[in-house]
Amino acid sequence: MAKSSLPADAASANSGLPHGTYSANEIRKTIRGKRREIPLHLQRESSLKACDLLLSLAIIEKVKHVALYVSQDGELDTKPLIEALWAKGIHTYLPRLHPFCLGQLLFLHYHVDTILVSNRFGILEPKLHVRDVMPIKGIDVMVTPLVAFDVKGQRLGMGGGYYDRTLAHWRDIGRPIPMGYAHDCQQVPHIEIQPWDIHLPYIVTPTQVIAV
Ligand SMILES: Nc1nc2c(c(=O)[nH]1)N(C=O)[C@@H](CNc1ccc(C(=O)N[C@@H](CCC(=O)O)C(=O)O)cc1)CN2
Ligand SMILES: Nc1ncnc2c1ncn2[C@@H]1O[C@H](COP(=O)(O)OP(=O)(O)OP(=O)(O)O)[C@@H](O)[C@H]1O
Repeated sequence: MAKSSLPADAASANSGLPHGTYSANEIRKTIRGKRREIPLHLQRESSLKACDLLLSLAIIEKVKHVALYVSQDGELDTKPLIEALWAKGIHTYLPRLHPFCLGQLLFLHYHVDTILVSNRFGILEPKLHVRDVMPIKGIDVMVTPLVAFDVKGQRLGMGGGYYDRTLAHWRDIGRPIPMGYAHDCQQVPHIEIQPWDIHLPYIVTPTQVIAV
């Protein structure tokens, strides 16, 4: 199991995790707990601030197709962002677990008529319609959920490897550009990466944009 050490000087970075060395699963448990404790009014305020920050990025000016996710488990709420993208005429896409390929995601167009159903993790995902399927390379920006991140753009997810697989080859053609979207309390001083982990060139929180 990978260990992520937290240097003393940064020990109380936004996550507030005390100084120490933590396994990926320990970080997941702690940060998911913190995320869930965020009161509803702060969740709402944070989602609006992060939405504004993301939309202010220069790279968003030219995008036509953006993938997001349906928030759960205290994740930064994507709803205001989805509505703002729709208002700009930008197409949005949501992941669903692939019906045949274990560990893979399929991205489907998310529109006003989309029916959302719960998957086996209890996460809402679009009902499968072949006409809605979008190839990964057709997406300009992929807003990814995450459990923890660090200042270098390293990401720790839920542990399924779904986004690492989805984004494994994005640099070959330069799209979709991965963009982490998270609460500030999900920042930890250091995440020890594994060879398959995808680095995030952008992370947007309610108060900052990390671009590396
Ligand atoms: N909102 C959202 N959608 C997403 C993700 C995400 O992180 N957030 N994913 C990011 O990859 C994918 C789903 N990945 C997941 C990977 C592992 C677990 C998991 O272990 N969940 C349970 C325990 C298992 C169970 O109930 O059977 C848990 O909550 O502890 C959940 C989702 C696709 N959709
Ligand atoms: N590109 C890949 N090809 C094959 N297996 C992969 C790939 N990326 C990750 N995996 C496998 O997925 C498993 C989970 O990886 P990891 O713990 O990094 O997931 P995560 O990034 O936390 O999850 P997620 O992306 O779903 O939020 C690992 O055992 C890893 O071997």
